[in-house]
Amino acid sequence: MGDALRAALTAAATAVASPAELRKAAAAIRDAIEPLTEEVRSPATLSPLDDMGRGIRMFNPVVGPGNGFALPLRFEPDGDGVLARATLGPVHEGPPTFVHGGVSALLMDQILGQGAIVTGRWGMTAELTLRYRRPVPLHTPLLLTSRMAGAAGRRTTVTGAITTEAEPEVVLVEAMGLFVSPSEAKTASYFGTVRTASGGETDGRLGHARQDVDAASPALAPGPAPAE
Ligand SMILES: CCCCCCCCCCCCCCCC(=O)SCCNC(=O)CCNC(=O)[C@H](O)C(C)(C)COP(=O)(O)OP(=O)(O)OC[C@H]1O[C@@H](n2cnc3c(N)ncnc32)[C@H](O)[C@@H]1OP(=O)(O)O
Repeated sequence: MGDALRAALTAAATAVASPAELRKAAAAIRDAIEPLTEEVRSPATLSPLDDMGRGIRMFNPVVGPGNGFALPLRFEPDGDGVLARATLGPVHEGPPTFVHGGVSALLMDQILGQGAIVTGRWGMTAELTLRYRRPVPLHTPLLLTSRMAGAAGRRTTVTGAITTEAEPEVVLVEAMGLFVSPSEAKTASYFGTVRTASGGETDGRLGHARQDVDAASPALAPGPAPAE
């Protein structure tokens, strides 16, 4: 389904078609999704395809295979950090032929967070700083990298970059993220009502979740909660 959605978004952004052809395609899409809207999960219920413990979020907009906007990004170990390879297309366009700056920020937020997770730490984004040094080209194999730069208490600082695969020494975007592991009280207030698809409680503290980061796994596998 995610692949079909990605194909639909790309087709919509690139098709040279008459209004009649577009209306026909739109009607077919509406007909196809209509049965899927009859019974839907509540916002605080995880998808049955999600597995927080293994870091699988099927509809995450960066790493979720089921999300039509997601590439989806896949992470690989890179020394003590993480890297991802990506080639962006017309649905990610900002200035003609270049990546939208907000899309670069979205991707870096996720990979910087993953750079914390692979060290056994995790947190919510408290700060995200990007320096756009050169435009990021579409249709070009890119490298996204991240590595933990510092940790103190519940705070983890991670730095990263976007380059092309062809010229990894030329930094297009520099990024820095501060990830703060929420206090127990905040975790309970934010996520206390979240339930698994079968109605079970999730491990809101995430402290027991398994760190599971390899080429096959998506993101968000939280490591043990850092000490106060
Ligand atoms: C189902 C079960 C659960 C699921 C679990 C979800 C898992 C995770 C999924 C990840 C998904 C990834 C996807 C991308 C990552 C997002 O998209 S996360 C979403 C975007 N980010 C947010 O919404 C965060 C909003 N901010 C907040 O809620 C709160 O400010 C925070 C970040 C949780 C911190 O709150 P807190 O726990 O009360 O922390 P607090 O005691 O205020 O501060 C702790 C320390 O951090 C420092 N700090 C806090 N905020 C800042 C800041 N903005 N700047 C500088 N320092 C700061 C404080 O100064 C303090 O330092 P020390 O005094 O210890 O030296």
